[in-house]
Order: sequence, then C-alpha cells, then structure tokens
Amino acid sequence: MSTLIKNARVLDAEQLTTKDILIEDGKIKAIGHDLNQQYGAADHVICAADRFVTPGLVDVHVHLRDPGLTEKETIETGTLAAAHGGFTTIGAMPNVDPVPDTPAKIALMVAENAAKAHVHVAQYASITTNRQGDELVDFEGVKQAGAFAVSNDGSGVQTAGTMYRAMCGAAKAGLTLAAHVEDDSLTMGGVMNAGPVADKLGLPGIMGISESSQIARDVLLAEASGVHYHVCHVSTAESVRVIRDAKRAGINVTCEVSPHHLLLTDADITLDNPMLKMNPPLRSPKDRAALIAGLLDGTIDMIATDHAPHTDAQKSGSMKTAAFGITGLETAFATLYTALVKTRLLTLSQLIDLMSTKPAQLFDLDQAGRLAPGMPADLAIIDLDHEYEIKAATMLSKGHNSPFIGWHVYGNVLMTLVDGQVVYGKD
Ligand SMILES: NC(=O)N[C@@H](CC(=O)O)C(=O)O
Ligand SMILES: [Zn+2]
Ligand SMILES: [Zn+2]
Repeated sequence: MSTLIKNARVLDAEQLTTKDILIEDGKIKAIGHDLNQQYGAADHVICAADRFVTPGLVDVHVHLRDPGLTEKETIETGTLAAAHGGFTTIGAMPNVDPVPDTPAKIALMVAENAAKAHVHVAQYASITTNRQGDELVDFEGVKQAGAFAVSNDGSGVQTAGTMYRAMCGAAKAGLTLAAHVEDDSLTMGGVMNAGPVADKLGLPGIMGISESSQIARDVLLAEASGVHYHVCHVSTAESVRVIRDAKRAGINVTCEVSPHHLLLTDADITLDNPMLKMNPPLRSPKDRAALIAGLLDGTIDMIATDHAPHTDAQKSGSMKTAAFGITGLETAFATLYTALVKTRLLTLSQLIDLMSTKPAQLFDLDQAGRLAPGMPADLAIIDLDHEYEIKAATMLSKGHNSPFIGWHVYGNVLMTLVDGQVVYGKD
C-alpha cells in the first residue's frame, strides 16, 4: 500500500518548500519532486494543496483518564482529540485508577493502549505505590513491561530521601523521572496564583515557591543520582532561573511548559472562573515573560499540553471547589502558532522543534519527531492561512474545559496520519 501526498509545504533547513511525500507500508519512502517517475504511481493520492505538513506532534504530558475515570476521557476519545490536534505520539500520565505502579498493571495498560488508541501512546508508570508515600515502584520491572518514564503527576514527591532513592532507581533502570513539583507544606489550599489578583477576588493563593523550591531541591538530587530529571509544567520565573543554572552546571535536567502558561496570566482571571483553574496556576505577567525568555534561550526544552479533561459538573461553580486542569490537545498548535509564530516571537521551525522534534529526542521516542525516509509516516496537514473560531462542538475530547473556546486562531489541523493511516481527516 502506497500513498502520495502531493504539494506539501515542508520545513527544510527552517524554510518552507513544496515537495511530495511518498508513504509505503506505513513508512516514509521518499520526500522530493516527481516521485512517481522514480517509484511509479501510488495507490492513493492526498492533495495537500500547499498546506503545511509537519512531523506528527509529540506531547509528553496527557491525561487519558483510562482506566477508572472514563467519565472524563477514554483511550479512544483522548487519542482522537490528540489526532485532531495534530499529535501522533503522546505520553499518558499515571493518575488513573488503578495507578500503574506494578509491571503487571503497566503491561495491561500498554496492551489496552495498543488495542484502543488512535495515535502512539507512551505510558508513564508512577514513582511510588499509588502515587503517594515513600514505597518505590519496581523501576526495572515497569520498564521491562513497557513504561517509557516514571511520574507521580498530580502530586509532588514530598521528601528528599524518597526522591533521591527514586532518582537512583530510575537512573539504574534507564527511565526518565518526570516530576510534578509541588511542596504540599507550601500549597495551603490555594486555587490560583498568590498575589494581588487572588487578593482582589478573595481566592486563596498558591505561592510560586511551592514549585520552585522543590525544583531547587531536585536538581541537586538529580546531580547526585545521575538521573534524567524532567520538570513538568514549569510556571514561574524562579523555576526557569533554577533550571537555567542547573543546566549551566551540567546537570541532566529538562523541562516543559504548557501552552496556557505561555498564553495566559492571572491578570486574565477577572472573575471566579473554574475554566482558568489548573495546577500549577496561571502566574503573573512577569512569570509569563520569563517562560518566553526560557523558551528562546533553550532553558525550556519543549511544550507539553497537560491535557486534563474533566466533566462539565466538575468544572462548574466556584474556583474554590472546581477540579484543577484544562484540556489542551485540540487547541495547542493553533493557539501557539497564532500567538507566538504569527507575531514573530518564534519561527514555525522553532515551534515544531518544541512540539515534536525535541520531546521525541529527549524522551528517546526515536520513531517520532522527524519527517524523513525510513521513519513511520506520522504527520499532520495543517492550514496556516485561514482564521477559524475554536468551538466546543468540534472537540473530540470528552472534556470541554478549555479557556480557548471562542478564540480566533490560525493553524487548523486538516488531516493526521499515524503509520500512514488517516486517523483524523476532513475532506
Ligand atoms: N494540571 C492539572 O491541573 N490537573 C492534572 C494534574 C496535574 O497535571 O498535575 C489532572 O490530572 O487533572
Ligand atoms: Zn502536574
Ligand atoms: Zn498533568
């Protein structure tokens, strides 16, 4: 089976050029001109009509909610949402029920993902039993069973001793440790960023030091243990500074930032609105500026959505009681392309690096992140030229908890292919 994508605009040495892409048996066979002369006619032709074709996007931070929380999302709906957003590989976080904290549970989840997912799913195991306390997971065992990394996302690892032992174990097993950094003794029941906006709204605040102080602890533990330490969803200027300094010291640390922390701040919270409640919270404009500076100087390695679907009921009422988290898979590319690339803060090539090439490289997902002969045909065809409105009605995720609904953006994903098969497509 062969497919020819005609007239694709692809990035080549940071410039967009028009080429054809030939796919054979799920892999990219060739990228170039007049491919039918060399390889003969393809079984199928997709006319890209000068639309942008990107290597499939890679998101290392997604909540699929399956098993156990399937009223919010399932493997099917979450990975359809990923395909709709142009993502072809996602990392699934372990805050599900039961928590994948044994080799047997990981093996089961890996099998379920393979049977039900529309895109490639890399599965996280937890760091500790049931994502809490101090008993470590069998890292060698979960790696053998198919876990690609470990994380307690949703909660921080509270004690240095447990984190250090976890890092030593993960390093020995060759697993990246991805940390949700949050010191519970500094969180104090907050629901949004601590500061003048929270004070004005009368809402309890979450201090930035609950995040940054744990990163400061962890980079030193990472240095001592030799683990690849990855920081999830950095949100403050101090976090960026600590990570920048750690990188300069040669420590093996990487980090991600979410689209919402790049696009919004607590100044956008003008009333008690659960759609703007997530963990970590939207920070100050000064923090947002530091995140963008961190992206530009390479301190921040990648963008990850932290797609966190919840039911309408769980996201209604007051920020004091609503669930933390917003969806992201179906809005990430378009919102970032519109706000950062069209305004020339980033080039398109830099955005694709941050959303595909670098997450694939840094998480050893060596079958993702590049459009090149021999690679799996994982790609998305995107219309960069026509403005559209983000609407809840077009979302394939079960969760409609997005603050970006109603935004007018560019960068509509028209079609997504995984292993050469169309997993999302509009005519
Ligand atoms: N980000 C969130 O606000 N919520 C996430 C958990 C997490 O990423 O920490 C969730 O699972 O809902
Ligand atoms: Zn988290
Ligand atoms: Zn998360």
